[in-house]
Amino acid sequence: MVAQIDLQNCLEWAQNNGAFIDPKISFKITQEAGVSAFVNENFSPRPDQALVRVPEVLLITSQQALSEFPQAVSEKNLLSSVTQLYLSKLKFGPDAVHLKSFYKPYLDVLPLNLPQPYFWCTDEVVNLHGTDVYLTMRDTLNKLAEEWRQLFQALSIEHAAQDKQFLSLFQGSGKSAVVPLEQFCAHINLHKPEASEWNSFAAYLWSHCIFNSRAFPRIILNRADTDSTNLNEGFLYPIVDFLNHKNDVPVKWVMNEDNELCFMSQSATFSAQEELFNNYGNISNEKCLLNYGFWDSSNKYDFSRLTLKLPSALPKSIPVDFNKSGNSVNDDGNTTILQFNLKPSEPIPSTLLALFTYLSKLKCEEAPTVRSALQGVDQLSSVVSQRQLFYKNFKLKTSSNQNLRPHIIKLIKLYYQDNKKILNSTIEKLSVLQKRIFNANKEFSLSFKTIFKNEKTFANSLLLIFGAIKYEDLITKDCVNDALLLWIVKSVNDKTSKQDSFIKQTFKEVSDSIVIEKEDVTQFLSFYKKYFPNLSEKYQRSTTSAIGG
Ligand SMILES: C[S@@+](CC[C@H](N)C(=O)[O-])C[C@H]1O[C@@H](n2cnc3c(N)ncnc32)[C@H](O)[C@@H]1O
Repeated sequence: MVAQIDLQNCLEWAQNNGAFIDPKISFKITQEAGVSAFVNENFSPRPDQALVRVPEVLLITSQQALSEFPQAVSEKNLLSSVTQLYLSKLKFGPDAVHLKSFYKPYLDVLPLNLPQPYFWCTDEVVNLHGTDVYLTMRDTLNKLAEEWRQLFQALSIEHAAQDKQFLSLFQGSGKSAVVPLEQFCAHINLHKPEASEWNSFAAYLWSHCIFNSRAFPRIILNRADTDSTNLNEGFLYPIVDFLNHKNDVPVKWVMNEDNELCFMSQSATFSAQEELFNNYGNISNEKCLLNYGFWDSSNKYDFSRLTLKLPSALPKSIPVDFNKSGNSVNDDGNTTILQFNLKPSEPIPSTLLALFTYLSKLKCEEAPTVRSALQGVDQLSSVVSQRQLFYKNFKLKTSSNQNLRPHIIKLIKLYYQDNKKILNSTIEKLSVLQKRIFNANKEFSLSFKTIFKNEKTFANSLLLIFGAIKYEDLITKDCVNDALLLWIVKSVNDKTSKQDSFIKQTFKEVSDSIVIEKEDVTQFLSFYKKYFPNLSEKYQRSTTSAIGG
């Protein structure tokens, strides 16, 4: 935790160098969020009233970084990484750099122990195994290590001695190999940034996370040389970066004619002791956790990610443009990976539903039908339920030799709980949708429950096979689909019945339009072995006893 005295020194340093902080604002250190800003008294700021003004000289930008690393001047694409490296050098460089730095009072307030999961201990990270956060962390660290390696090569800087073995993980394994997250954790656990040299990976990761959690985009500096290649390049904005985040809070950052970067709140009023927030962008909890190390269960921008891996390229005929509709698509020609964000406000994305309806279409169906829509909803519900089960069955893994920190346990539990909640609401909405489609097409539908009620002989046979006395028993015993398949087989083979002509007709249409592959046989072999031929004997017996009875 940052010391109060360091915070005070930093505020004085900023003010002594021309910064303005409205006297109605105080900065305090809180247990939950570190340095935070509060409004001292009831207050209604004007929308154009700058509550904080910071002269350009206090900002840490790529311009300062280039004066330290002039060899990077021609490497425009490296400027973000060079600025991060510059911060590592300011914070962890030899005393000659750190103590003499103009920015020292500010650097002393930048927290050393960061809450982002990149700095969790291995036993804590293990609890994220199988989640999207785990994969994102692994990919981010692999990318970052590669960026760090290339940057040092381009600037002809030597890596810290502590990273010798760590570097061999990348150099030996070839470019495409992915280094597992556990290897990164082991390295970062062993080499904490505060005990590392400025040119170490740990120091670079710390700097990267500082930029990720508190940098502002260059575009707000209004510089003439900002173009599409550097408009998102980050810079540090002391004092205003002490403000914590809240979604939907209206704020403005404006460069004035005196080259002061101004922070303006657009909120109409504040009560005494109310926290003064910044808005880092309306962000999901996944981003809050990865970039900032906190979680907000009331976050209305939260979502749970559903990742689907399709074993082939998407058919051209699919009526949804996934690229256009904002779902990320990764297509290597053989498999397609699609990601959908399930939000509390939109638990069933329309593109996801369209995909499942399309994929449930039979070859004999030219366009999606009520049947394919119902099957799509059913399949989607089972995919989401599987994922929901993953979150629901989560049990905290602890190891005897390392204590998990209580605030990290809290974050991990919230992650699982809130993902489970969102998926629950998707499953509930799918069930409502299924009923709605069914009810809208009632006159064309035949419910299996009705069949069960009307066909006594068939129902009796289900008692023998599954021990199901009533229809609901089929649901609790999870054998509705098997029972339905058996009824279709029975109906198609029943020479006496004329009633089921629709089933027979559809069966013929489907069987005429498909080629049965080896995989289809394998898929149903266990079903067949389980119920045939002794089933026909049971059915015969139950028919006889039904007649006899
Ligand atoms: C830009 S800094 C804000 C100043 C920070 N509190 C400090 O101590 O320097 C961003 C960091 O503040 C904390 N933070 C910001 N908003 C938060 C919130 N709503 N709840 C909890 N922590 C928050 C997180 O640690 C985050 O990484």
